[in-house]
This record gives sequence, structure tokens and C-alpha cells, in this order.
Amino acid sequence: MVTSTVQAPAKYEKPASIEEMLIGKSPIMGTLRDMVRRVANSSASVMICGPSGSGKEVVARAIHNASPRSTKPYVALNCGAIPAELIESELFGHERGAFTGAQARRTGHFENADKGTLFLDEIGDMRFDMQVKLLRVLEDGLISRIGGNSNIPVDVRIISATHQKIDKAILDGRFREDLFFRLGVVVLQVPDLASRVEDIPQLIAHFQKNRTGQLCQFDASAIQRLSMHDWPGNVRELRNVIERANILFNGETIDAFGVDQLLGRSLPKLAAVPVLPIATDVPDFVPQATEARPVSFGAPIDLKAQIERMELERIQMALIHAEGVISEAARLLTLKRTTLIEKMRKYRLEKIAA
Ligand SMILES: Nc1ncnc2c1ncn2[C@@H]1O[C@H](COP(=O)(O)OP(=O)(O)OP(=O)(O)O)[C@@H](O)[C@H]1O
Repeated sequence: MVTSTVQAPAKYEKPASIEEMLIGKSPIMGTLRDMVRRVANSSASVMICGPSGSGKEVVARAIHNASPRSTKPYVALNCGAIPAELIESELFGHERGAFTGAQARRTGHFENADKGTLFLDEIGDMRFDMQVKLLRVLEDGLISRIGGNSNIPVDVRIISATHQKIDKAILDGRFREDLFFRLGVVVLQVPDLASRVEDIPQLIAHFQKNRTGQLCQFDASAIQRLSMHDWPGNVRELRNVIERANILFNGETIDAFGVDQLLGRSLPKLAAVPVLPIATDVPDFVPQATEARPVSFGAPIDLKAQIERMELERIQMALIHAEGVISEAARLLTLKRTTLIEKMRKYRLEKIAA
């Protein structure tokens, strides 16, 4: 996620290629790379849609890098993160004395991005009155600094992105349809990670590539477990998991239990796991399950593995609730401290203890 960046064109370095930037061997990523290649050669505006963390900014940069504008500036502005009253000045700039605090003339991102690309992130969050002003600029190709009276021509390629369902925003009257037609001459959809889990090994290799020090490895069971996760935070979440893995398991090979441990550190995710009620004086920290998990006997079940998984989930929850204090977690689980330590060793949970 960007707030506001102005990237001067790299003078000597060759910009990263589409293949180097948009990692993934899934057919859907192949199609996306192909689309990026095609749109890069034109100056058409592109709207990139997709869930948070899926790689919309990466796509925007890949388009710029592969375009004839790659030697000109790439300027990014997060329309959601900038207060509404500042957006106009960020985009169009202001003259000295235009408002209180405007002590010097400042050029806006449209001027900064002249001949290059302007990336407007979270465009769906832009205020309606600002949408009108943006539309006018896109139609005329002229901007006017706040407090100024001249119209300045700008030649900017606009790429925008949104995690919102833009069709719904238009139907709800939150986003102008005419602006959408201007911004979305081409609309690209970035898929969520859960729908392309075959990309996970390549993404892991990509994130590990530029690191130094002891890097952890993921065995086949770990990859399988990672592929079963639903990745609400998409590629950004995967990157964070890999980062956490390198810290907690430096140099080790991580298996499925290790992955559970890494993913289980996020409490909301754990709380969302449906659990069987257990017959003890269960303290509040255990999500109160109303129904047992349905079990189908269409095929044989691995009872031992299921019990172990449930045990692991309970221990992880207790440890998180007890902030890693083993004696407190043992009390919550009505286990002896030594028994809990034994179980933690079995599930390789030692590192999340305080
Ligand atoms: N296909 C990909 N190949 C390599 N890295 C990727 C890919 N997709 C995403 N990433 C990485 O994932 C992280 C999040 O990507 P990015 O910021 O582009 O997502 P986004 O969809 O723009 O998120 P947001 O909606 O929050 O702004 C970044 O570190 C980015 O480098």
C-alpha cells in the first residue's frame, strides 16, 4: 500500500520485467501478465481491481516499467490515506499563499508525473466532489494549481486501483459512472491468492531470494498446509508469514505443524476455526462452539490426526491468551505445566512461549 511516492526514472538500471515482477505459474497469472504486456504499449487508462494485498500496486508498476513511459516518472498517491481536503493540493499543487500555510508554490502529482504514469491507489475512496474535479482534468488534459489562474497542460497516463467492488460503488451512487468510463478504459482483475495456491512455492522462492542469513525451507506437508489456508490478506499475508518463518525457524525445515504455528499466531483466524465443545471448566478464551464439526464417513477419517490438530489448536489458543506464559496456559488447559511443555515440544511450539 502506498501513501504518496514520486519515483524518478531509473537512469542506468533496467526496470524489472513483467515476469520478474508478477510471480506465479498459474494460468490466471499467465493471463494477467499477457494483459499487462498488451496494455503497457498504449496510453489507455487502466483500472486494477482486486482484494487487498493481491498485488495491484505491483501490476501498476509492471505496466509502467513495460511501457514507453518507463524512462519518465512513476508517481503514486493513495487516495484513501490522504485527508480529503489535502487531495486536491496533492494532485494539482498550489500557488504561494493559496491558503493558510501555503508558504511556497508546490507542484502537484499531475505535474510531477508529466510524460509518465500517475497511480491513484484506492480510487474508490475518493470523495465525490474530488471525483468531479478529476474527471474535468482527464477530459481537458489541463490542470490548475489551487490559487492559480493558468491552465497547465499535462500528459499523464493514469492507472488506478481499488479493492472495492466498483460496480456496486457506482450503483450505490458513491462513484461516478462517467469517471469510471474515463479511468477504466481497460479493467484488470487481480486474483486473490486462495484461487491460485499453485503460485505459493514460486512466491516463497521470490520472497526468499533477496534475503541473507539463515533461510527456512518448507517441506511438502508445509506447502500443502499453506495451500489450504484461505489467505484473507493475500500475497502480503504470505510475505509476512515467510518473514515470521525466517525469524522463528531460522535455517530449519518447516512442516505442516510449523505452518499451523505460523498461521495460528493470528488470533482472529484461530477464533474463526470451528471447534468441538470440550468437557472441562473451559475458560472464556475458547470460542464457544454451538455445533460439533460435521464428520462424514463417506471415506475413512484419520482420527489420530484430527485429535492432534484439535489439541494443537487449543494449546495455541491458550498460549496466545496467556501471552506465552506457560504456567498460565497450563492453568487454562487444566494441564500440569510439565505435561504442557511435553506437548509443546511435540508440536514444536516452544518458540511462542514467553
Ligand atoms: N504476483 C506477485 N509477485 C510478487 N510479489 C507480489 C505479487 N503480488 C503481490 N506481491 C507482493 O505482495 C505485497 C502486496 O502487494 P501490493 O501492495 O501490490 O497489493 P495491493 O493489492 O496493491 O494492496 P492494497 O489493496 O492493500 O493496496 C507486496 O509486497 C508485493 O510486492
